[in-house]
Amino acid sequence: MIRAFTIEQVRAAEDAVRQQVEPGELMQRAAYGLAEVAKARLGSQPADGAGDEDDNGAERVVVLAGSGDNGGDALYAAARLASAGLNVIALLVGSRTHAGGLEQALADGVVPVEWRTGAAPDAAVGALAEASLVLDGIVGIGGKPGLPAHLRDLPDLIAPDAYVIAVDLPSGVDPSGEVGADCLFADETVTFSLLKPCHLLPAAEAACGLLTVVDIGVPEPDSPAVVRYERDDVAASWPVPGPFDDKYSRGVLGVVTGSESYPGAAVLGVTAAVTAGVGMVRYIGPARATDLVLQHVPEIVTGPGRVQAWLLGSGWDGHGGAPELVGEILDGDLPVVLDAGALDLLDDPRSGATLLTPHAGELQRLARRLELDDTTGVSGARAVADELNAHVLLKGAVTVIVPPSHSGAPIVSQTAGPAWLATAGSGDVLAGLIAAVAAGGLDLPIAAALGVLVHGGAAEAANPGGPVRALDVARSAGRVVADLLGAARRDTST
Ligand SMILES: NC(=O)C1=CN([C@@H]2O[C@H](COP(=O)(O)OP(=O)(O)OC[C@H]3O[C@@H](n4cnc5c(N)ncnc54)[C@H](OP(=O)(O)O)[C@@H]3O)[C@@H](O)[C@H]2O)[C@@H](O)CC1
Ligand SMILES: Nc1ncnc2c1ncn2[C@@H]1O[C@H](COP(=O)(O)OP(=O)(O)O)[C@@H](O)[C@H]1O
Repeated sequence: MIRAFTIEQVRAAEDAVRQQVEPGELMQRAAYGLAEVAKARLGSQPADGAGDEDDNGAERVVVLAGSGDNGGDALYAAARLASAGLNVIALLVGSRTHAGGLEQALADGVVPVEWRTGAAPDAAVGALAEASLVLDGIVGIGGKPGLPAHLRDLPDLIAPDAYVIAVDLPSGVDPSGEVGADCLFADETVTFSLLKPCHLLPAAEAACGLLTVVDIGVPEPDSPAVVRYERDDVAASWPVPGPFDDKYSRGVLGVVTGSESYPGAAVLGVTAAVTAGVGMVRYIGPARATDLVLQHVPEIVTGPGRVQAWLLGSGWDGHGGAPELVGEILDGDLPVVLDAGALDLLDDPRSGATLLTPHAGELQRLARRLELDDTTGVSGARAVADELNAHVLLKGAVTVIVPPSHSGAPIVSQTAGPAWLATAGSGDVLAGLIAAVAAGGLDLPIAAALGVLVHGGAAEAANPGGPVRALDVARSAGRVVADLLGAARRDTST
């Protein structure tokens, strides 16, 4: 599992270590790691001979140094790169400059150019246009979202083929990762020991590029703010039957999805649930949907009965066709996944565990219906989660699962899988996968995280590197689960 921590946690953890080491030691460790990564990337870039080397053949590095310690990291790294024979120019873009870093950089042959306000001086324009590598040390965790006014055009001045490395985080992103802002996109972000929320959350993750963690000796605090489950985490939690299990003990999922207009959504969710390995599915829906589901998935039983979890809403056209049953389900204590049409059902918290699975548009509609101020992104999902005391899974290229604040639980952030998943019906498949695992006894938020992981893996497995249809994603889920469980068995037997 990957963990990220709040800026307050990071500062406290770094302070604790700083008291035990020489002054400036942590910054030196950060700069050393940064310079090593930069050298490795320069070494792996093919020299195209087109103006990114100076007359002596040394590659050009441009370091952007802001006012704070982030600029200090970048300047000490610049000094190391200059000592290694590279041609390094430091653009001093903050109102102040880290004194020790600048002194070291100048001593080692870095060429400074001041650009503290206004338009870029010619020397800066020329250096950026000829750069092979740019180190972005404008601002780190001390930064406010957005680039300062004089640097708004900076991204356009950087040579298109230059490799941009962000120091700690891309300048301009919100360190908490919750709001999108004008920022400098990086090819790679080099961070130090601890990940910050912006490295994992959707408003900022795309700006980070490849994420590299340099260990500067700061241990992880106890309670992460954001976590990401990895493939290795699936086997530890996925419900696996044993010799004494039967279909009931494995978990029965009740499904109220589909409608006369949209029967296909029911087929997709139920197929995913059965393929992912539920003990049994009880399906309840209108005649057309029931017939279609039975044709595609003869394993199901129809009609109500005892279940361990419910899935409601995919493919509803305004109502579930079983209003009394739906009312009983919501009043009950069983875990419920509310997808698509069922997102409109709740005005108040229910007593059982609840997961809502909106995409961005549905979240906005839902939050407006609940008369919440915040209607988008992680903070919008959080507002709904707090209002309904539920978990909110916000779908996108990065999917987040946001708990209610009072739980103190971390936000889960998962990369959803290939962009080919943006196809009609793939959300229905995801809801089926999650509900199946919840029926198997897993806590809803963990079921949701593993469901997203398997969903993305199934899209990749269904047609590696190419387009997928939702039904094939559903049909691939079982194979992906087998692979993940098998990999874990192989790991423990070697
Ligand atoms: N802590 C540790 O032990 C270690 C920390 N390390 C490093 O320190 C970094 C944190 O350094 P930090 O605290 O000095 O903050 P930092 O991000 O450099 O910003 C400071 C100044 O920037 C300015 N500014 C604000 N917003 C801005 C914007 N949008 N755009 C432009 N400028 C903006 C504002 O100053 P102003 O210009 O307004 O006077 C503000 O005061 C951390 O990310 C890591 O790299 C490593 O060495 C490892 C050990
Ligand atoms: N660009 C993308 N990259 C990866 N996954 C995506 C992308 N866009 C959407 N998805 C995923 O595709 C699914 C779409 O769900 P949804 O919008 O509910 O579709 P539907 O309602 O048609 O089933 C979600 O799991 C979402 O995370």
